[in-house]
Amino acid sequence: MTPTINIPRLDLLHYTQGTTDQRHQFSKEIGKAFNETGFVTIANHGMDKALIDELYAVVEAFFALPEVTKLKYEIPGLAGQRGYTSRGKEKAKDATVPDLKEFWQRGQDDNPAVNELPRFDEITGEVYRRLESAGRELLKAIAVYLDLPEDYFEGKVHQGNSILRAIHYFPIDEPDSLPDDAVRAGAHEDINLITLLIGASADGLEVLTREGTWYPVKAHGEDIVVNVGDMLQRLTNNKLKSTTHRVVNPPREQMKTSRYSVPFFLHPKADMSLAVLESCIGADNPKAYTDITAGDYLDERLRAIGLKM
Ligand SMILES: O=C(O)CCC(=O)C(=O)O
Ligand SMILES: [Fe+2]
Repeated sequence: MTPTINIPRLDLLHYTQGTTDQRHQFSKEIGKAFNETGFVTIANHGMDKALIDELYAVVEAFFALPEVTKLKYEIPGLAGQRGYTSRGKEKAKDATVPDLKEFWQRGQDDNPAVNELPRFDEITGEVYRRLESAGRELLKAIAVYLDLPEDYFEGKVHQGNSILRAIHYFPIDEPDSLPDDAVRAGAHEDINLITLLIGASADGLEVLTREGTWYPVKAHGEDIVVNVGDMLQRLTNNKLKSTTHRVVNPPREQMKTSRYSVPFFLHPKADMSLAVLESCIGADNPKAYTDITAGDYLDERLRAIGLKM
């Protein structure tokens, strides 16, 4: 059976610089895809190949540092929201074992500079700003799809709690000694409004179809993958879908290779209300969630994934 899946490739320039018709079409297509599958791929997102190559170079160099050096940047009390998080710390909400990964996170401010790598801070900062700006444009297109004012999200996400995460899925040296259910990233949904992901061209990312099968996500060239998170699903009373996804381990002959990816989790400010939009409630779609702020919701979720006590 062919799975019901719609992951279109959209050109962001059609929204930011397009004609009225192109802008409308873009909104319609991203809305439809977010309603059906929760995933799109995006071309012309504002980062050229040179910047992405540089990003990978500094990210690889960081994870290649000795563990003792990296541990200097693992800062207690911040729930992994800044700096380094070592192996074995984060697990998917319903998983029993931690993911096979280590990662670095930077936010809007208060980011520790990596003294060993002079360009690390500059490059990750530049990528943060570019993805934030692409994300704000995407939210405008989504607001239009939802019949909200185009700038509905602007004040709520500007200077918000967004996080850029550089992930290293390390080589698996002894696959036979792993617990059965240990994977690079266990099945999960993202917490935030939308996620913009660089690096999905490497195999491994899969989405769960409505039929309950796993479907690999492939992005073309430097395209990024963008998906709906739980905050947007909640706000829209499930009209936009936060689809379960995971990163599987490589085939046996590639177990000893690393995989890198860099998701940008677009979060609003803590005081944004995630109360369901009135326009998304109807007789056939009763209000499915209680009212909560983005900040309280985030705290709840960070506890569930083991990053916050
Ligand atoms: O590494 C990837 O391709 C996806 C990572 C992911 O889903 C996440 O960090 O939430
Ligand atoms: Fe994810």
